[in-house]
Amino acid sequence: NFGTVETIPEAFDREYLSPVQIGTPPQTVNLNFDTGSADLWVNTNETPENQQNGQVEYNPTLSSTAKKMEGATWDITYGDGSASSGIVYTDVVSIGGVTVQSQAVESAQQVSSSFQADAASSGLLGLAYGTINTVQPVQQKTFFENAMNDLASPLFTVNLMKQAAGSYDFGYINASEYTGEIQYTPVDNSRGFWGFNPSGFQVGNSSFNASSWYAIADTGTSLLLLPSGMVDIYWSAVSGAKFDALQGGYTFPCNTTLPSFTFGVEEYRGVIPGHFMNYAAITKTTCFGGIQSSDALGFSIFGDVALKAQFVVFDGGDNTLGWANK
Ligand SMILES: Cc1nn(C)c(C)c1CC(=O)Nc1ccccn1
Repeated sequence: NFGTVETIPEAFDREYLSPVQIGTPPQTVNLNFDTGSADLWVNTNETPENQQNGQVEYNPTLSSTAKKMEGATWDITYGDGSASSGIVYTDVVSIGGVTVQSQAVESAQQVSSSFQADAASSGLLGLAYGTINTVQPVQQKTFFENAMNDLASPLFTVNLMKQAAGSYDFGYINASEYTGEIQYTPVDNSRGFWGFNPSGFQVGNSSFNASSWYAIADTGTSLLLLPSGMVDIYWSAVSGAKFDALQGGYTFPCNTTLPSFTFGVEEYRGVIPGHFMNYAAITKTTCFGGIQSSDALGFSIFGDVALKAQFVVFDGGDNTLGWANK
């Protein structure tokens, strides 16, 4: 069993949305696949109207296979302060032809402002480890964990693109989606994330700085968040770049040519083109950087700015991450 689903970028590649079928007959909602969390939650008929902005809903009362998980609740707060909570159903969930017969589908009875404003996204589909799923009293598995044993290979791959359609593949590796060899590295899943140890970094064509630290591969985070020492070195190479406390990060003159950023994974070198580090224009002339500090988080996050330059294998069989350029 295997399948593939497209993933479409929103503005600035802020997030990527993929169609998911829930229930019988199938109801299609576009969800933000998030390798940094483990809850599958969705706007439903139970989400207050004043907390929505036109989002497509899943309505369990219209699904013959929906079952309420009696007494179950969920409540999640993300690192950026956004939050949601509610009750739980199980239902049939299909992604790209891969079907889980009884998947915990978390119905949002409360969503915070950033989710209310995001009209295109009906919710999140967590792809981190189920050890950080928030359902109580009985913690639930992710779609991938439920599907894994039926997949040809116990893995999914992520191929995000800059302002173009990419894909999530389940159960197989499509050799046409990357170049060179895939570099596998062990995952530290002790905190429920797809954690790994980068081996260093390089700005443009300057020398490689060997360094080992902890980072997570997180499709649900837009930026590349790294230790401030590295971030300062990167932006010191960009004329006119400055840390702007009001904007909460480094900004730079939009017409500047940006150097590439290369990260190491063991001997592998992942290359992020310079223009990927222009996240968004703040004014006509001032742009916000795609590389920012992770110092306030306590760990680094390889978010979409980095992932959209790579083909990444999330292997739940041997708990490894595979990295390749494309
Ligand atoms: C951990 C963290 N701290 N800070 C400042 C950020 C941005 C994060 C990552 C984060 O919040 N990701 C996220 C947000 C909403 C939905 C899914 N993922």
